[in-house]
Amino acid sequence: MWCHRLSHLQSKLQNLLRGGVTYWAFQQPSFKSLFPLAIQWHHTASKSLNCSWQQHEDHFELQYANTVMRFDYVWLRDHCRSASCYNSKTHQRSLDTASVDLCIKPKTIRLDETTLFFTWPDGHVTKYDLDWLVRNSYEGQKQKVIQPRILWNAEIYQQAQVPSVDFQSFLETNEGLKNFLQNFLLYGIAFVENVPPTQEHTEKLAERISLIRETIYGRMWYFTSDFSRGDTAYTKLALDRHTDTTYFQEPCGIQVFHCLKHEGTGGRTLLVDGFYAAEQVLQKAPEEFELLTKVPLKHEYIENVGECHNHMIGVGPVLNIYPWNKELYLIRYNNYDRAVINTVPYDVVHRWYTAHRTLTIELRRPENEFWVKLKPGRVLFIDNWRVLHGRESFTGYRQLCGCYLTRDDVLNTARLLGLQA
Ligand SMILES: C[N+](C)(C)CCCC[C@H](N)C(=O)O
Ligand SMILES: O=C(O)CCC(=O)C(=O)O
Ligand SMILES: [Fe+2]
Repeated sequence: MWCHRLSHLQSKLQNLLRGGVTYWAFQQPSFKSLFPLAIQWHHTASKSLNCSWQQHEDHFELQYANTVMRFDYVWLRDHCRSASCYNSKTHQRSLDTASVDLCIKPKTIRLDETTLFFTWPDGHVTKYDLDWLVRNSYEGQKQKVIQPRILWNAEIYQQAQVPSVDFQSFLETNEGLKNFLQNFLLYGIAFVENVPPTQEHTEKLAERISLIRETIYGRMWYFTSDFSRGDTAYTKLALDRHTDTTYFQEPCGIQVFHCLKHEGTGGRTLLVDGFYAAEQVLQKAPEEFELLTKVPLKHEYIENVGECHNHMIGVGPVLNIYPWNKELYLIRYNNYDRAVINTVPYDVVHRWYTAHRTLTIELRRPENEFWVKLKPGRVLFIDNWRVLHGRESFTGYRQLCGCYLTRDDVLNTARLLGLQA
């Protein structure tokens, strides 16, 4: 690794020449005792800004806005927003990252009130806005949630009195759509009222916020208990809480349900906030929560009924978290569709069953169950990455229509309306 050593020497020389900082102690600990003050902090002219920085051998350290941040030099060069490195019209990088010397270090660093100036060995200057660095640093991101949410049980949800949005206002006003999406993002479920009870009007609603995700069930689907497909959903039987399409590599993001007709009894819909239940597991048994995020599982859909032949397999853990902040973003829970477990050895399997039991107990607590009777005119949107659904058995003729939505496009609409998503 002589390139590293060379650049190390170079930067030391450069720093010596301009009397600046060096991290002497990094590779030569003996210097530490000789020059205990060799590591210097640089402060801004205006102390009130409370900003200081230090140049280390392998990273740049910045203290600002009560945050200590550490930046890799290649990262800093890669994130240059100058006109030649970044096209601010397209918001795309022009710089070829592969052309950056992996041992790059700045020649000089200067700080004014709000901006850091790096001059690179080839003379190129990068300006970093201090607030931009805070927002975009790992340390800054680690403390933030990607998606603010209100976790709920039946009481919390009912007390919140979340208003439904009217069909007209949903379709015709940005305000109506925004209110709807805000509630949907916070709670993982939301209702639209006064929708004409047809498949076409349901489709119109769906298209207002997203692209419809076409699947093996079609684009818009329409189902009764006629067992036209090889799945329990197409019967009158009860369905325990679950998320759908666990057997897709990317389970469908959102599910839309509109009950067009029911002449009979039963058939209520059950909704359970999977993230609330998972949070209880995290509090009570953190190592079980962790196991549920680690063990990969297969889910499977095998169908051979009539003309329908399908074999779908999806792999993933029950709980999916972002590794940098441990935020939960997807629960994959469907005991009907879970495939043979053959991805982990027996002892891990046993611990997994224990963890799965703990989660199931939380999911099944009656106080976590929110029951609704879907009726014509009232369309339900469910975040299928968060909220589990189920249904009571029923009698009589029952017709449901709906669709799945692509999650990216729902979030896209939300962001365009100014929501955090
Ligand atoms: C919604 N729709 C009736 C079209 C499909 C139902 C899919 C049922 C499947 N067991 C799953 O949970 O994914
Ligand atoms: O019939 C219902 O209410 C829901 C059935 C179901 O779980 C589904 O279609 O995904
Ligand atoms: Fe389902």
